[in-house]
Amino acid sequence: MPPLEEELFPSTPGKIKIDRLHHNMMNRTFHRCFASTSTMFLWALFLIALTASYLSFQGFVASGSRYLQHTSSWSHGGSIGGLHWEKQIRSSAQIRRSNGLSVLVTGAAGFVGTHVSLALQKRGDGVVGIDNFNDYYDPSLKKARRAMLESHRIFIVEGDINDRRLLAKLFDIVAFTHVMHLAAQAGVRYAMENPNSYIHSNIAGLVTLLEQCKSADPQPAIVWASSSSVYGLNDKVPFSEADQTDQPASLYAATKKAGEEITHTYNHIYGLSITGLRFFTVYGPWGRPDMAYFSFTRNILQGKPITVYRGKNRVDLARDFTYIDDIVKGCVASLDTAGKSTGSGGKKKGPAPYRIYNLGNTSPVTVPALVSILEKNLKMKAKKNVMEMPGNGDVPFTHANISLAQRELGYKPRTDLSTGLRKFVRWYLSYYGHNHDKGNSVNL
Ligand SMILES: O=C(O)[C@H]1O[C@H](OP(=O)(O)OP(=O)(O)OC[C@H]2O[C@@H](n3ccc(=O)[nH]c3=O)[C@H](O)[C@@H]2O)[C@H](O)[C@@H](O)[C@H]1O
Repeated sequence: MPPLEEELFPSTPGKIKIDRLHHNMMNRTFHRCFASTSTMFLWALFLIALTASYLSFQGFVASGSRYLQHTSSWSHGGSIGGLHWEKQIRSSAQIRRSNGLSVLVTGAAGFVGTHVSLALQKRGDGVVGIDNFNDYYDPSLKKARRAMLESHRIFIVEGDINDRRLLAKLFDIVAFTHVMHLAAQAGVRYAMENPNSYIHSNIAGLVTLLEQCKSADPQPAIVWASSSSVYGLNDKVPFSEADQTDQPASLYAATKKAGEEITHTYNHIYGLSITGLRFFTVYGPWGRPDMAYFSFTRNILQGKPITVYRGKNRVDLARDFTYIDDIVKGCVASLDTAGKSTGSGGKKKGPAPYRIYNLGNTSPVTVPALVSILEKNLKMKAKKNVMEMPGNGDVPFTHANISLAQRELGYKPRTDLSTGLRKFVRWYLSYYGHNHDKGNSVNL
């Protein structure tokens, strides 16, 4: 039991009173003081705790938004770069035959990319697509191609080949044996309108992809789309791989030619296995709306005029139009015969194959003849405006010598232009109907 106040102090009443008073005052002050100090202390503690939790909340928000930023560029159709996303990639990459390939197809929602992805998946290879779904032409067509591929359990990652973190992530998830590189800014004449898009996709994007492939372990073999346009103003026919290709007529052609040189460098320094395919004016179902056969079909059906270019001295332009199924066979044969890359983790261990092939049809057809075939199939007459070819990148003709591809890939085109256009028109009418109401946004 604590002593009473009187027991603690001598009994001098006045003084005691005073002392007691003083003591009581001191005591009360001390208690008040102590009470307010402890309150302050508690307040301080409370504030510190508040600040700490605020800061950690900020950190959480920041890391959360970093996560969202990180994953949003990988999102597609609601799925994001999380576990579900990775699961879709793994499942799409599943190989279902012995000695099957595991292929990353860039530009998988594009015309050739869609067909090649499907062909690979159908024979049991693992396929993962990547596509940036840009609006060079109606993206709804790209989305329809994606839907078609998804119905065959092929997953397309929505992203750009310039996104090196995304590429690294994809290679973390899947040890791709091959890359079928078809993502590109296509179109010869559009290069005058938007030159930088060609640098972005065909140069910078290619280098970003090669950088990833060279440091992958194992390194994949790469098959990629070059172009007949690299022959440029070459007038020696038919065009063969041994010909000079140093007179490009368009920026598109120049970027494809640069791609051939760039891939050569990566083959030489890092031991990447490279196969470049020079495609000759590929056409067919699910094709590109910016190409002549496609836009002519749309305009003829809508009763709108078409512009038919003509060369100097009233000479008709001609192309070695090549049907998509033949091109797909050439791509698949290139993947199957591609030798291995020899390097790993960025170090070359020995020489690797570097190949270039023409994939053409070997029988050029003039543009007016193409129009006649379309008129026959559509049972309608075209309203033709014939004008001299503007100097915007076009070349007067293309004609492939395919003996090298024949010998080494077993490549043999089987579809003539009449047969191929008949199949294209059948697809076109089933997809768009007669009025092309889904694709009116395409302007040429
Ligand atoms: O092999 C390639 O490497 C390239 O093939 C393709 O280019 P091109 O052969 O130029 O095809 P495309 O545009 O269909 O014109 C065909 C013909 O129609 C003429 N043409 C064109 C448009 C028009 O309005 N009028 C016309 O007469 C035109 O003058 C030409 O004579 C791809 O687009 C390209 O991405 C690339 O892959």
